[in-house]
This record gives sequence, C-alpha cells and structure tokens, in this order.
Amino acid sequence: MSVLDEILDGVRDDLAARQAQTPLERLKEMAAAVPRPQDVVAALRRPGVQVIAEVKRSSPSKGALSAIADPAALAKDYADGGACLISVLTERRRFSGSLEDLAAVRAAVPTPLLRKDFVVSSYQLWEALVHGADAVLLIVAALEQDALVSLVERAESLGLTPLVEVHTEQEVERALAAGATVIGVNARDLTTLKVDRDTFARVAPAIPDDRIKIAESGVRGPHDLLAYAGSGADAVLVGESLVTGRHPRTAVADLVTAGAHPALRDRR
Ligand SMILES: O=P(O)(O)OC[C@@H](O)[C@@H](O)c1c[nH]c2ccccc12
Repeated sequence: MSVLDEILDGVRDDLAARQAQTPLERLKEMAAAVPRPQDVVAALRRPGVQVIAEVKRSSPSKGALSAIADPAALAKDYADGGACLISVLTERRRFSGSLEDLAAVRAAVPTPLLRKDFVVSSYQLWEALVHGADAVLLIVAALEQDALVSLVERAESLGLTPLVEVHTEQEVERALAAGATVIGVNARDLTTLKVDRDTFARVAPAIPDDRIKIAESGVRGPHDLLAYAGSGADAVLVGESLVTGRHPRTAVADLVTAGAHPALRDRR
C-alpha cells in the first residue's frame, strides 16, 4: 500500500467519526451563518508571483517540523509578511493539523484561507466552509475521476475555490477535464514522498495559460521561487522552510519581494 493510500485510510476513519458526531444537516445550518468565501482566484491573479504560506506541524516524510503552539500567531506573521493565501493543514494523523487550527487562523487574519487536507467527500467541503476556508485542496491522485468532477462542482457551488493538485501530465488532463481553474503541481510524489523540483517545469507546459499555475513544495527561499517563476508559476506554496525557519514573517516578506520583481509583473 502506498503512503497516500495509508493516509487516505486514516482520513476516512477520522471522517466517519466526525460524521457520527455532527450530522451533515447540522453542518449545513452552521454554514448558513458564515460569510461567503473570498475570491481566491482574484487574489492569485494579482501581478507578480504570489506567496501561499502553510501552517504545517509535521509531515509523513520528515515527522515533526515545528510545534506551532499558536497557529493564529504564525498566520498573523504570514499575513504581515504579505502572503496572499494561507494554507492550513487540517489532517490529523500525519500532519498534526485540525479544523480547530483552521478556525483559529480564520479568527486571526483577514487573508483568504486554504483547507489543506485529503478531501474525499462533500462533507469535508461543508466543514471547510464552517471553519472559515475560502479554498480547498483536491488531490487528483487521491480521487476517481467522477469524484473529482463532482467535488470541483460542489466546491464551486458553495463558493469555495478548488485548488486541484497534480503531479504528472496525465493528472493535468484529468484536472482540466474536471474544469479546474487553479492547478497546483506538487513537486512531492505523494506515493513515494520524494521531492523533485523539476516536476513543475516538466508538467506545467500541459496547463493552459488561462489557468492559475501553482508550484507546490520544496521552496527553500527566493531562489526557488524565481526558478519556479521562470517556468511559469503564478504562485508558490511554501510550508517546511517557513515553519522551521526562525523568522516566518521576514521569510515570507523576502519571498513576496522576490515575487514582486518588475520582470515578473504582468506576465499573463
Ligand atoms: O513543506 P513544503 O515542501 O514547502 O511543501 C508545502 C506543500 O506543498 C505540501 O505541504 C503539500 C503539497 N501538497 C500536499 C498535499 C497534502 C499534504 C501536504 C501537501
């Protein structure tokens, strides 16, 4: 069984437990009380290369990265540094995240938020909404095509922006067939956990220019952002280097400055 399959098994067990606690009808009532999600596509289309900063305590490849006792404080640093979107991992078993983290970050910053998890059911879209997300990750490798198509549609109908994650050109085809506008290319292969920073340059040419292209994983600093930008990235998604570094606000600000270089503006 691949790492991804193991993660998905745990995700389904945890999901079943939450569904037993909170029926979908109750979740829908709660969703009626939250404001409509923000326009994440507009935020990502701003000139220059945008920075998506991630709240990530641990990962299956590296184990514990950072305790992050106060995710809201970290998110404030990210927002002050100029992140255009903040990603909050909500998967519990391998990433030590939670929906409570998402809600705490929502209460702390006005920045649009991404629920980063392994979404396999529309129930999780309602949860994302209730806990303040504006966007949700949908991983092509984790979903059958009909499930992907229906989750993209359901997310959009709820006002959530789906960020559809791919790792190969074949997966780009599936993302496009599902109508994805925002496509993330993950440098990390979720079946082996290996990072290959050339993945974006290899896969991105298959993504039409009217889509938003996000380079995910492996960004250590401005030089990696610039390399991804050179291959056509509209945004980068950064976790590990921010949570393990000593100054997350300045680390984000340095990335934002690199992404705002005049040569990278108005490229679309
Ligand atoms: O920590 P990194 O190498 O900067 O990567 C961030 C992000 O891309 C990574 O956390 C990620 C990308 N896709 C995922 C899917 C599930 C969980 C995590 C991820």
